[in-house]
Amino acid sequence: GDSARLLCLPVHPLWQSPITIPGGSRQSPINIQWRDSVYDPHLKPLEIRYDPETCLHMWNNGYCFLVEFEDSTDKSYITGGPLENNYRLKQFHFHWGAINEWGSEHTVDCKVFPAELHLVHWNSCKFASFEEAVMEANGLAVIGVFLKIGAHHSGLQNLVEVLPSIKHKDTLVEFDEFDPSCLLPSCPDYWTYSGSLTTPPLTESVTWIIKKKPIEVDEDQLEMFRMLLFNSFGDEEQRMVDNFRPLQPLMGRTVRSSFS
Ligand SMILES: COc1cccc(N2C=Cc3cc(S(N)(=O)=O)sc3S2(=O)=O)c1
Ligand SMILES: [Zn+2]
Repeated sequence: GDSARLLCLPVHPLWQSPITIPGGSRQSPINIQWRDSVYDPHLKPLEIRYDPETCLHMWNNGYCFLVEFEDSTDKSYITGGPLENNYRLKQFHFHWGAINEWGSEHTVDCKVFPAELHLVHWNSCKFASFEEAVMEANGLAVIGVFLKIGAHHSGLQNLVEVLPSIKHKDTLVEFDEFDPSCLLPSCPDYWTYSGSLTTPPLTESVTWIIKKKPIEVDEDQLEMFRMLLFNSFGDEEQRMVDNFRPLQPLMGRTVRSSFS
């Protein structure tokens, strides 16, 4: 907005708002410098329990496409890892680039991936609803998974083939019986740090859990992400690409690893 321009803060073309919030001390995404991460032997294995029946629908919100889950009970949740409580699955979505040279939000030793998956969960032990948890420290836990170009991903194909029906902003399609654990790498290793949402409201309420190993998807599958549009039906066509936030300063934070 104008205040950002007055403060000469860089304004990201996508949001017309500052890309770092004034006073933000734990913003995301960040570059994970492998050698600076600290192995924490007290970190437990992450426990992931997803029930495919909780899958509701897929929709285009004008920034990315997301799959939302029924979160009125603890049917799909994660626990363990760096988490003190159960965190219920609310939605997952992706960030990607116009070409395979960039697209991810987090980077590892400054390496950028073509895309990144985010599985968004909220602390159902401490908060009554997702909306409440979003605004509170330790309210959310987001698992980040890097995507790289390689073999065809059969689980992802179930999402890809539905994308044409949500080409435009604010279109929605029923989507059920999908188990998002098929999108997780088999390797249990992860990094974890305290950060924020990477799109407005940018609240500093996220425990990030970034998987060390990427998953492989093929060129055609990623190309299908790029056929989506930012705009509503009838408006000028704007391909949905480059929907990632620039890297944010570490501000003295420590990134812990679950592996040595
Ligand atoms: C204010 O309550 C609400 C209501 C509905 C959605 C949201 N969200 C906004 C941004 C946002 C960004 C995420 S990312 N890229 O860091 O994983 S996750 C997420 S969200 O919590 O779903 C917040
Ligand atoms: Zn995201």
